[in-house]
Amino acid sequence: MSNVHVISHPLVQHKLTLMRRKDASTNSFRRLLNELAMLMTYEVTRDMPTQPIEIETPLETTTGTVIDGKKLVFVSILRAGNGILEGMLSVVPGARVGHIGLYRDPKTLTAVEYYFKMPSDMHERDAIVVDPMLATGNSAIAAIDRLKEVRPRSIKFVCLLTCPEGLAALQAAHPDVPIYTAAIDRQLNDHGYILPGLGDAGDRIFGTQ
Ligand SMILES: O=P(O)(O)OC[C@H]1O[C@H](OP(=O)(O)OP(=O)(O)O)[C@H](O)[C@@H]1O
Ligand SMILES: O=c1cc[nH]c(=O)[nH]1
Ligand SMILES: [Mg+2]
Repeated sequence: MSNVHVISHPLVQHKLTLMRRKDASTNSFRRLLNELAMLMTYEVTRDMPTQPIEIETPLETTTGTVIDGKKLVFVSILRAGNGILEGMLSVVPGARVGHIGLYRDPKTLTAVEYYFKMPSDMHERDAIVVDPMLATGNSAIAAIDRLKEVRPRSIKFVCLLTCPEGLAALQAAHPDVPIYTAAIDRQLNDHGYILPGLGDAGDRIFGTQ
C-alpha cells in the first residue's frame, strides 16, 4: 500500500480519539476536525513546489523560500469535506477551492452528484480532494472520476478515516492517486458505516442528526 500514507503523529491520533467519542459536542467535533486538518495539511503539502525569493530583513538582503498557493486547489466533497477545507485554508490561505456536491444513496450506497464547480485553468493546478470519510469508496471514486474530466496537474485524496474496503476500491479505480488518512479502521457495517468509526461525519459537523 505504498500509495497510502497514514499520518500517525501523536497529536493527530489524540484529536481523532476525542472526535470518535459519541459524547463529543458539535462544537468540539468541528473544532477538532479543524485542528486535525491543519496538522494533516503539513504532511500532505510536504512535496509542494517552492521558489526562491529575494527579501530585505532589517539587517540585509537574503534569499527566502515561498510557495505559490494559487497553484493548489482544495476540492471539497460536500457537505462533510467542508469541515476539513476550513482547517486547510487557514494554513494555505491563498489556495483555490473547488466543490463537488455528492450524497450517498442510503439504499444502494452509490454516490449521487448535485453540484460541480472548479476554478479555471485546472491543468495548471495540483488538486487535493478532501472528505473526512472513505467508506465504500463510491463517493471518492465518483468525485475523482469527475475531477479528472477537467485535468488537474495532479490529484491527492485526504480523509480522516477509512477502512480496508474503501482503500481497496479507491486504489483499484484510481491507482495514481495517493491517499492520506489519520487511521485505517477495521471494517464497514451492513449500512456502509466505518467500524469503529465516528458515525456520520456530516451530521456531526453540522449538528443535523
Ligand atoms: O465512501 P462512501 O461509502 O461513498 O461514504 C463516504 C461518504 O459518505 C459521507 O457523505 P454523505 O453521503 O453522508 O453526505 P454529507 O457529507 O452531505 O453528509 C462522507 O462525507 C463521504 O462523502
Ligand atoms: O462511517 C461513515 C461512512 C460514511 N459516511 C460517514 O459519514 N460515516
Ligand atoms: Mg453524511
